[in-house]
Amino acid sequence: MAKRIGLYGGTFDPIHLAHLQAALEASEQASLDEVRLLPCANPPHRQPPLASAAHRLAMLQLAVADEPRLIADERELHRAAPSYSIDTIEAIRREIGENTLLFWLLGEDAFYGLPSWHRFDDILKLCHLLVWQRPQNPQPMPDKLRELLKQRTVTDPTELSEGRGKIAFIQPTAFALSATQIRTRLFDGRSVRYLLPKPVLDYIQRHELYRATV
Ligand SMILES: Nc1ncnc2c1ncn2[C@@H]1O[C@H](COP(=O)(O)OP(=O)(O)OP(=O)(O)O)[C@@H](O)[C@H]1O
Ligand SMILES: O=C(O)c1ccc[n+]([C@@H]2O[C@H](COP(=O)([O-])O)[C@@H](O)[C@H]2O)c1
Repeated sequence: MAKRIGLYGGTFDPIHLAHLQAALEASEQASLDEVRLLPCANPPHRQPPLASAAHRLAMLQLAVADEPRLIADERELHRAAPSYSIDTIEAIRREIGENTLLFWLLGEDAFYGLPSWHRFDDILKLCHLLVWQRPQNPQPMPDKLRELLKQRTVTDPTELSEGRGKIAFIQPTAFALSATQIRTRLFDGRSVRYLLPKPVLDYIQRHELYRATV
């Protein structure tokens, strides 16, 4: 049977429990062998992250250290250019060959922005998409995606055993939680103890990240 790899890109500033649980449940719901989490260096679509690439990677590595199904992949941090996902997916496809199944994982908020991604059509020629609802996503679905979903949606991602360009929706446990919320709480001196893995929180405190500068 072909190997099945999930790719999960994010700013991860910082990585939190909703990211990790979604990755794990995606791996269960789509029978993935592994999920590679890819922190981006220069997000093409938003303000630069607050924490450095080195800190975000270190936090991610701590977060996945005892979970063999989740792997930190630092490749985007070594590219100076904008972190276009297509560049990452092409590079990984070159490494793994044609037979391994690739799934790009993303929450609904990120999915709604997909039509504006760099070479978005090419992404669908290289991998399938696994999308999940994100609590409190206020945006409407773009028309272009409605059309795409009509042609490409499959209900059960485990039935995808070949090909590319299909889109499946999965239902990981919902957490109304964001990295923005965590950064804000930290700036305000409030607790985030149960929103992050403990080693990540210890790292944030040790390195005095996300503190208000006076
Ligand atoms: N609470 C959540 N539940 C489900 N998916 C999430 C959640 N938070 C983030 N994601 C997904 O994780 C991916 C990376 O998100 P990102 O690193 O921007 O996290 P974030 O918490 O949204 O951060 P920020 O608040 O800085 O925008 C996206 O696909 C996003 O949809
Ligand atoms: O390739 C693009 O044009 C592109 C545009 C927007 C977002 N992305 C990727 O989508 C992932 C989730 O982004 P974000 O903002 O939710 O952290 C992250 O890996 C980004 O690099 C990629």
